[in-house]
Amino acid sequence: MRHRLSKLKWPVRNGTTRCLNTTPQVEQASENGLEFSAAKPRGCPIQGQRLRSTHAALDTSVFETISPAVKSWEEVPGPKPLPLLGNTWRFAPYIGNYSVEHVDKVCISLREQYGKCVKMAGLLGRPDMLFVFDAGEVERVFRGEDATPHRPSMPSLNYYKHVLRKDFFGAEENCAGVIAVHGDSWSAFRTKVSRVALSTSAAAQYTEPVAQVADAFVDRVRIIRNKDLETPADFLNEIHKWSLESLSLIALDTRLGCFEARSGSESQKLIDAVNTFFLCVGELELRAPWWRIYPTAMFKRYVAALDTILSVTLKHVERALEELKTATNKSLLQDLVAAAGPRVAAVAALDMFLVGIDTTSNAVASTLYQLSIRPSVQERLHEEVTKVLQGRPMKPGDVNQMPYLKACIKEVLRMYPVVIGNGRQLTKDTVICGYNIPKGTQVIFQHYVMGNSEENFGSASEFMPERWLKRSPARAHHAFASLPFGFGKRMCLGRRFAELEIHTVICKMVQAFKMEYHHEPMEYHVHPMYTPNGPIRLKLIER
Ligand code: HEM
Repeated sequence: MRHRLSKLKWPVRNGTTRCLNTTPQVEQASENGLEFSAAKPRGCPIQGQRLRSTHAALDTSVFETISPAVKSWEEVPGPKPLPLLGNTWRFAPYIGNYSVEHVDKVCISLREQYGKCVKMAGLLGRPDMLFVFDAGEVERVFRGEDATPHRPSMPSLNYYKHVLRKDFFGAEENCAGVIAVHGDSWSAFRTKVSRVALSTSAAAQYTEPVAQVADAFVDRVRIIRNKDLETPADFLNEIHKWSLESLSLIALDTRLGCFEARSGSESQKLIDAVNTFFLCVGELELRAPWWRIYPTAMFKRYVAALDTILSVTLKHVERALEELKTATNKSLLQDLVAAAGPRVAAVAALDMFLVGIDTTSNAVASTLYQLSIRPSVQERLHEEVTKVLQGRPMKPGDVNQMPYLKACIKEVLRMYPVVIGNGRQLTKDTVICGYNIPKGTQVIFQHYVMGNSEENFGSASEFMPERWLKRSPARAHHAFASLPFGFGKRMCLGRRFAELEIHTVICKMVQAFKMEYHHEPMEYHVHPMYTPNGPIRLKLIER
């Protein structure tokens, strides 16, 4: 594959700017807005600043010296690996007892069977894993992160970027992006991008255009409803179109025209490619990695999907860059080009497309479904939205006047986090849950299980947005028990945009329709986002 962009000699900018002023630490503290003042973490007797400094001081070696009670890695409980087959067989079709699609249930049963940390050893072709179900320990590991934390994700994408398409991603130093990139290369890239992408003003400047895309989505939904006013079986695909349209506006300063997309069109190809990427990545990650030995059919589909995403993205980046020479309006792309150069802007856009479409669209699908089965929550939300907007278009800052809207999204992401767990590959030996966990282990923080556990949230199985409201009696929970966007130096880079998009489109849907659902309750599955399984047939009645 040849890309014009890969051949271009981008000007390398020295003094990579403003971004360098912000340490990731600062970014993380301000972005997460952790709620220690409101909530005393259970199982942890100290709070706030004291908690932070105490945990920061909890260096592994000190811990080991002062505590002879630290147990060995061998003692960590977990399912026993079989000779030769390890534990990989458990995820294999037909013979395995762990379903990739229902790994949520697998994790719940592992928690019940083995306790707060579970070893999953003997995974062929990949490091051992440790599943952590304890919010206090999650906090401690996150706060102890070093300067370049590894996220144990996507070796197949790593291979794509660093081996198969090395000509493009390796053409300039530290320009491989952030997804499946680690160490200094990740750090250099992330530093260049995060100040621009994570600032509140970066998202705020898109309030009006993102609202226009949401309006277009609402119009589209009106047309595609059937005679019973229900959304069609492929409604999720329509939400993907909205997500792609919104993200292309943000990342590329471009309206792709997704709502008019026909099968075979470029935007539909992009949507399909992102879907294929996500479907394959789950399988390639969890099942035996045969692709490392020979290109399996699934791996070929995966590479073809990535090639499509890359070439479509690059085409638009090139065009957008061309337009920038004469553009007068400010945009993220412009800011990134100015701060870090066009190649960084292009690779950042690509990474955003890889992880920013399905995450957001599945979160919206899930929220719409949850609201449809809860008329009283919907009514309260409608009241809030109507009171704030009073019939006028949305403007920056409006969502800050809508605490219940924000609370509803947090509650959906607590109970049904689209990313059910995320993790780190340990860069040093670390004591977790009283065990000495060796460097190189992949530690997976089980947000889905923790978010749904009574231990962390009172009446955990009840949908209660109130628990996220300030001064609510239901508010007490451990701040690390629900982290849908991750935490720390590697937290979600698109969080601000994701929240803007989700808040806006939910606001518009609630304003436009009374939403109902008249079918069998929907089960969730890991696909690989955690999402309702089956057609989302909502009845949308004009308000
Ligand atoms: C509901 C929507 C989304 C959710 C739940 C979500 C969740 C996450 C999570 C859990 C991580 C890993 C964080 C960690 O390891 O601590 C992540 C990383 C990331 N996300 Fe998101 N995300 C969403 C939307 C987006 C969007 C819209 C974009 C782009 C505009 C985006 C871009 C990224 C990037 C680039 C990373 C990798 C950051 C790094 O490794 O340095 N995400 N996201």
